Amino acid sequence: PQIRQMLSSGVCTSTTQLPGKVAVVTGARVYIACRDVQKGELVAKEIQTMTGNQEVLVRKLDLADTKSIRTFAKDFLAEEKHLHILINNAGVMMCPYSKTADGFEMHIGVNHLGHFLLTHLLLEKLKESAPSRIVNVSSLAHHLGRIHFHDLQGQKFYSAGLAYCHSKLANILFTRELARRLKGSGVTAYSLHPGTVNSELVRHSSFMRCLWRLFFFFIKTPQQGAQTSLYCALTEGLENLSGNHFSDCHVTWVSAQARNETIARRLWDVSCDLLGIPMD
Ligand SMILES: NC(=O)C1=CN([C@@H]2O[C@H](COP(=O)(O)OP(=O)(O)OC[C@H]3O[C@@H](n4cnc5c(N)ncnc54)[C@H](OP(=O)(O)O)[C@@H]3O)[C@@H](O)[C@H]2O)C=CC1
Ligand SMILES: CC1=C(/C=C/C(C)=C/C=C/C(C)=C/C=O)C(C)(C)CCC1
Repeated sequence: PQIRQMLSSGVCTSTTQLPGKVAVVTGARVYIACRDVQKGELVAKEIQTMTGNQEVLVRKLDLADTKSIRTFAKDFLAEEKHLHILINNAGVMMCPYSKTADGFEMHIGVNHLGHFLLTHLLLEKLKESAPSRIVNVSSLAHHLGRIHFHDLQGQKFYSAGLAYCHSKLANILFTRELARRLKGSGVTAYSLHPGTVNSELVRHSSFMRCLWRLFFFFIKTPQQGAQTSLYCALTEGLENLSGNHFSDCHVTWVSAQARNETIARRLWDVSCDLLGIPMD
């Protein structure tokens, strides 16, 4: 029980209420922005029943297709006056080499570039709605990541495990650069490791699926895994920690690569270039 408690710690104790506020969570809840609308509707019904909140909306968003991201953002911007919280949560891990609709390697394409474009398209709305927050779900796995600018799409060398780590490092570099650029705007950005969570993330690896089943008792439940995301999205007075990385509802350290400002700036420029976004 002690090991279990140690591995499952961190509880968001914020009592912040959100009347009249709008939040988008990719791959999860509230404006549920997901690629499988039927699955999303089932989750929305569950949340509505559990919370009594009928304002749980489901919208199609495939982060592996920039057209889908642009359509989601366009419709959202037409529909909503405000956006206070954007949680970039969706992710894929250890998929066999594959490409997004736009030809990006799947991990960097979905986990980093998809969220980069989504954030870019919603940024004006977030600024207009300030104070507002962007929460990027990264991972402890970023420690093994490197940004190989000469082979960002893994065409020369591909390891499914490392590709995931690289994309999670990109999440942190993106967060730090975003926080730097947004200073003074009222929009703040945070990255986090949710813990080791019992979820479908391990679907592409039979080894990881076995490990997850074997250690089922020790790993976090999805509810426990959501705590640090909630903490970053809701806790009052977190603004001066913009750009930081969190784990178990505390600021935690990141790798030397993740702290490298030159890499962060270059990744920003390369991402803009790949997505056809004007650089500023
Ligand atoms: N579980 C863990 O131990 C850890 C998880 N994380 C991070 O937590 C986040 C959440 O993952 P977790 O809940 O564990 O994993 P899951 O696989 O259970 O959830 C990931 C979600 O992302 C969605 N998704 C995947 N690809 C796309 C896409 N192209 N467009 C839109 N949505 C997509 C999935 O949709 P669908 O339901 O349709 O498949 C799913 O809802 C990820 O960013 C992951 O990297 C970090 C560290 C550890
Ligand atoms: C060694 C060990 C574990 C393995 C942890 C692993 C392998 C974590 C992987 C995390 C990943 C893949 C994060 C994704 O971003 C458990 C199961 C906690 C049980 C206790 C001992």
